[in-house]
Amino acid sequence: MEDDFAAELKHKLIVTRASRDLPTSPTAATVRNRIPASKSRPCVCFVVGSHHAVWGFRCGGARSEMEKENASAKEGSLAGHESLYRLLAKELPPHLFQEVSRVLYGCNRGSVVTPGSLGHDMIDATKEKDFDLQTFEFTADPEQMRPPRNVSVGLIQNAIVLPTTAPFLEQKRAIMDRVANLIEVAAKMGVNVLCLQEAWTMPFAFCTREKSWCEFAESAEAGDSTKLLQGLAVTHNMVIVSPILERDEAHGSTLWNTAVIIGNHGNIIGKHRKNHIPRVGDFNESTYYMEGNTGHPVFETEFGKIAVNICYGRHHPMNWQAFGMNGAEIVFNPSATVGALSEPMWPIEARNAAIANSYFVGAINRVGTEVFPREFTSGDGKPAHKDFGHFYGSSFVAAPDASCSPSLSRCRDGLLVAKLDLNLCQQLKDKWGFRLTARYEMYAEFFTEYVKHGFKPQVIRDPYLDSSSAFEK
Ligand SMILES: NC(=O)NCCC(=O)O
Repeated sequence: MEDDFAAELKHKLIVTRASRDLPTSPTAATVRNRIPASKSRPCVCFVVGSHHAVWGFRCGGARSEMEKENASAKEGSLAGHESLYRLLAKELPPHLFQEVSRVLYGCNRGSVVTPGSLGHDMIDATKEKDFDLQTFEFTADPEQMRPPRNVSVGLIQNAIVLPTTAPFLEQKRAIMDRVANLIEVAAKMGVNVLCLQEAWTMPFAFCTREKSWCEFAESAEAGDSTKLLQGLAVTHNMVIVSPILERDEAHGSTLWNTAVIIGNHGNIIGKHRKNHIPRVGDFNESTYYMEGNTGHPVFETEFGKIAVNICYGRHHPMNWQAFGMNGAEIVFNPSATVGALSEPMWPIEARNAAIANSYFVGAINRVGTEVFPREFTSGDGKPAHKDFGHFYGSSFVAAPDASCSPSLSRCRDGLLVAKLDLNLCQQLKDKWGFRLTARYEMYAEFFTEYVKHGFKPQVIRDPYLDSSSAFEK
């Protein structure tokens, strides 16, 4: 039975949804959108589906509802909360929260994956360095013939540190210092394999189409960022995935969007170049670099078989699938994406890939609003503007058994540490048999036909559609 209050909520929801789009922060003037946890403002909220859009009402305090919504949009928070999970945890009674999180986040061996507790030293570090730190554990069934294959994975999301108007070298150094700091924390947390966000050494300036930003490009083998991470990788016995803007000196100084895989001995295991380049909204990346030419490599490391599906590649199921077919156990998805464009897709795509391909996915998104000196347009009829909108962070880990972690903050830098038992991958393959039932030959035949010039779609037309009396019967 629906009571009056629920009916009122529904009514408000419908009215509110009809009247506006997802919140963005087009005029945010700062590059770091941080709200100290102490400033979260409790309020009663209604959550819309799984797409994380939340409209607040019935809040206490003096600010009007519209003011609060605007403030939240600027901070990047969800009605004052750092993530959907925290909003639900705070606002729902415990028994409802339990049920909702079971359905939203799934179960790993019977339990919802919940954040682990942190030691005092780590809590102090998060306060001192102002970042979100969350830990999770995904277990597998004990096996008789193999020991568990535990590995600790780290995901780092971060805002740029200096304004985009600062000298380039200073911008890059400031980001590198910040990330090196977070890597030190990851090392203390025992991380074995770490992945950074897409083009982590620079602002995501590809919206502008201006070529001066190409100065941030580096050699994958000998650039500043690779050298820094090689040192950290040896010191901390850590494999590090470093997504950068690559300059390929050997091939006419061309640019690529590349992930460099640095081994735990400081060696470069290899690199992978982004397979699918977006041509959507302000993502004008095709002005700078072409589709990658490295295929779907899986890198076999001391801590498991890993691969990298860079950002927009997550919209391409076959991209995910090819990494799986090459044997990946963990696929990272370093990204740079904004709320108004992709937030409804974010919690679904990486999770679906983990399920369909029986591997773990670590999805990472940058955070904050990056404002550029000059206006740009992107042929979408919108007025010229100086920023992409809000990069909504929300990095998370998805498991092959359809469970997933709650996400990191929507508005602050963060480090997510997840302990994974990689045995879960094979256990899920055996349980669901997606590889067994995949019918690869059938699809191979279909795609072979599809790419031919003479391809005709297999459509069987209802003959009634060609009869003039079709709609009279
Ligand atoms: N960096 C990137 O490929 N972004 C495209 C937008 C999206 O895929 O959400």
